[in-house]
Amino acid sequence: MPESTTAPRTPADPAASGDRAGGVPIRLIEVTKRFGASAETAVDNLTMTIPAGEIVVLLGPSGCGKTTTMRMINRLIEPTTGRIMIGDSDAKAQRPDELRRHIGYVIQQAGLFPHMTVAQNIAQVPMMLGWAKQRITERVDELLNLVGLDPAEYRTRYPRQLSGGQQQRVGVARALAADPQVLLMDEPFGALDPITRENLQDELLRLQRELSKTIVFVTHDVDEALKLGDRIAILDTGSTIVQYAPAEEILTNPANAYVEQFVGGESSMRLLKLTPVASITPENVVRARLEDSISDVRHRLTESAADRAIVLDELDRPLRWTGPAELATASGTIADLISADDDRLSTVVPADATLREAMEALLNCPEDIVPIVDGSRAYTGAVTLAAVQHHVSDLYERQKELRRQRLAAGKSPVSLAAEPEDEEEQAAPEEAVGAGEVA
Ligand SMILES: Nc1ncnc2c1ncn2[C@@H]1O[C@H](COP(=O)(O)OP(=O)(O)OP(=O)(O)O)[C@@H](O)[C@H]1O
Repeated sequence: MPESTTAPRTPADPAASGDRAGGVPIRLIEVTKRFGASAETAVDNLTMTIPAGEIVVLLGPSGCGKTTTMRMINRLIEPTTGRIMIGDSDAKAQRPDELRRHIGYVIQQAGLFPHMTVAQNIAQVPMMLGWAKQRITERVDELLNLVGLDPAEYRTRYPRQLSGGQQQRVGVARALAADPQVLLMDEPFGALDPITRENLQDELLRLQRELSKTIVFVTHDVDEALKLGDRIAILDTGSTIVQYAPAEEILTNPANAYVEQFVGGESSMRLLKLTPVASITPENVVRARLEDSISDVRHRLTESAADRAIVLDELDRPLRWTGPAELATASGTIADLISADDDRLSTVVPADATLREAMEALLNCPEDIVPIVDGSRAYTGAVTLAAVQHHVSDLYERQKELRRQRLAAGKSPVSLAAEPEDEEEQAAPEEAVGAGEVA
């Protein structure tokens, strides 16, 4: 039976992001970075908005400028020209070290200080901010709990006494120490094995549901990008945005062959991985109990034009399917046909599963329908192969329609900016800010 540990992400709903309060928007306005006297631009006139409280993933080939873009936000690298706004403030308005105390930064292999304990590592920024000792101690323990490490066991350990995944958790705790509104994560899980990586991705999504930070996340891994990103910016050389859209759009309406190449040839399967089984239209199924009379179930099947009934036990757990053919000549109650001691349906799908997991279950069961169950294994609905197919084709149709509408309005057929209504404004020339120091 497929099991899922975390609820999948629903493809981002731009309207929903307004409800999130945790972070502030970040705007990069005509930002260019040229290193030293190089004629090449590492980042070439990039304009983009990272909406408050969202995870935006920068995805692109090696050397396209992802890290440079990210490091200009916390001024580890100074833009050559252009402006970066964090909330209402120009990043230039603050001293870089001051700015960085309010922007969490997580890098590959955590970057913890080896000679400091876990607690001392996490306490770095609060100490610089002059917090009282007691407050720091409490905050360290709170953060260790938040990232799933027992403070009593881990606070006094040194980084070398931690696994790679645990170091990364401490790295995240350290970045969150002073409760920054913005978190920059540069391939934070890149060096971890696939299982630890998936666990930490799930943890990050859980944390984000609680904290709603504005997160800029750099990765090479398309599955990671699709899973984590409320929006994904697909970048080409010079951080040129080729497409900037939720995963659903990237998969069903790729801007061009370049984006298709990134996503690979399994768009529909990837889409299934992102879509919760709960999001599809429930099958028309009659619920029957052992004590129900067969004539009543037959009547309800006819009334609702359903061709299937699921027989449930006293705790609403599925026993097996029945239908008009089996019930046609029978009389008495369902219990005369089916006993709670009979073999139960062995394949069910948890309600928090993805459509990908539902497909797996459907391909491995004798029926063409599988019950969906909650945490107590009580029946909540059912899914068929046809419904999955229908759902996926609806998603493609919806994107086709959006594309048609955008073209009709004279816009780009794919999303290029976070807030489409801002596209014109963002394209307008902004006053370029003078050259910064070369990092
Ligand atoms: N300090 C530097 N001095 C000179 N050139 C640099 C410097 N840092 C980066 N570059 C160049 O800028 C370009 C963008 O580099 P950047 O590290 O931002 O790319 P990236 O997309 O993050 O790559 P990767 O995925 O490999 O980490 C590259 O051509 C790189 O060689």
